[in-house]
Amino acid sequence: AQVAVRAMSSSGGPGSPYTSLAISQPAEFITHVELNRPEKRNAMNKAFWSEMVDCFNAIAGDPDCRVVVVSGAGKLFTAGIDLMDMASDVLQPEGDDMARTSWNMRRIIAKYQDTFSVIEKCPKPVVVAVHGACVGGGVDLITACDIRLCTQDAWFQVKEVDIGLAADVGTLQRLPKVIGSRSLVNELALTARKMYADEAKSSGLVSRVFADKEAMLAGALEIAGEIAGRSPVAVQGTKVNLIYSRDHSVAEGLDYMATWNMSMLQTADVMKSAQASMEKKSPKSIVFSKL
Ligand SMILES: CC/C=C\C=C\CC(=O)SCCNC(=O)CCNC(=O)[C@H](O)C(C)(C)COP(=O)(O)OP(=O)(O)OC[C@H]1O[C@@H](n2cnc3c(N)ncnc32)[C@H](O)[C@@H]1OP(=O)(O)O
Repeated sequence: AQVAVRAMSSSGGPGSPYTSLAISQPAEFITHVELNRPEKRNAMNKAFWSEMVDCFNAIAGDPDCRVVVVSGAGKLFTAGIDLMDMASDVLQPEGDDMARTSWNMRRIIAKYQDTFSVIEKCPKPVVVAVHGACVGGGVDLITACDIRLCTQDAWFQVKEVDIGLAADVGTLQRLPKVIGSRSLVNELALTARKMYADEAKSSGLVSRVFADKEAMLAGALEIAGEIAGRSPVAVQGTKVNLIYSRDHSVAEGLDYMATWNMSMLQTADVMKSAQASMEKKSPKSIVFSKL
């Protein structure tokens, strides 16, 4: 996995294993994943749905990556699922009868769900930076990320009802956990109305709004740098436990945490970090072993 991530540095061109993504390493321990079909508004084609899984599995196993930034190339973040590919892939499951066709359809949907669940399962935090439109599958994608940023011109649309389907790859499950207001989630999902940057901020969908894409990417890299400079044992344990706690009771979360830290506290990172803190040094001055 590590080799795959290294090999794909500065990809998007010849030698890259990906056709829909461009991967680079803008700073030490930071991986930048760019949705890279700008001429098609980064619509999520067949290649994208499987390349994201390969890419994030590689990142999960790469000790030289501690944090990921995701953004979109060109005019906007993403136009959602590629409507041209959708007809041939999602809408034509094979099978000799209804049971077998349905079974195959279920398998296809589960595969599409994996494309974004892999982001959540990756222990490295993922910062997503949205400019312009974030439509349909784009909302599914960003709700699986850990930190969401956008530009002032960004808009978000749970577009699925407009194309005749109930969103099935994460938005309906994750958006209610991201935004406090159930009523707002219902309104967005049932009407497909656009939500603009200011409302995205006030509702809690994004934590910061930037004037433009350049400022946003600089901001994303700054946040990523703060994360990358801290103990990977602490950071990855924090992500895993935050997600576990979101889906369990407080008692279950505390139990899981105790089991987690009974081993993870036995790390040199605690002593190194505590010492730096006593000496009023930044954790970023510490050299942590790779994880
Ligand atoms: C199992 C199911 C899993 C997932 C399901 C997900 C559901 C969804 O994602 S629903 C959302 C589907 N997306 C849409 O309905 C958006 C369609 N696109 C647009 O509305 C607009 O393109 C835009 C995003 C508002 C951007 O507009 P603009 O900047 O004016 O670009 P265009 O001129 O419209 O497009 C340029 C170029 O890109 C192609 N394109 C855009 N969106 C898609 C798309 N979703 N699928 C395929 N292709 C797309 C468009 O056709 C143009 O191509 P040309 O070859 O240049 O004509």
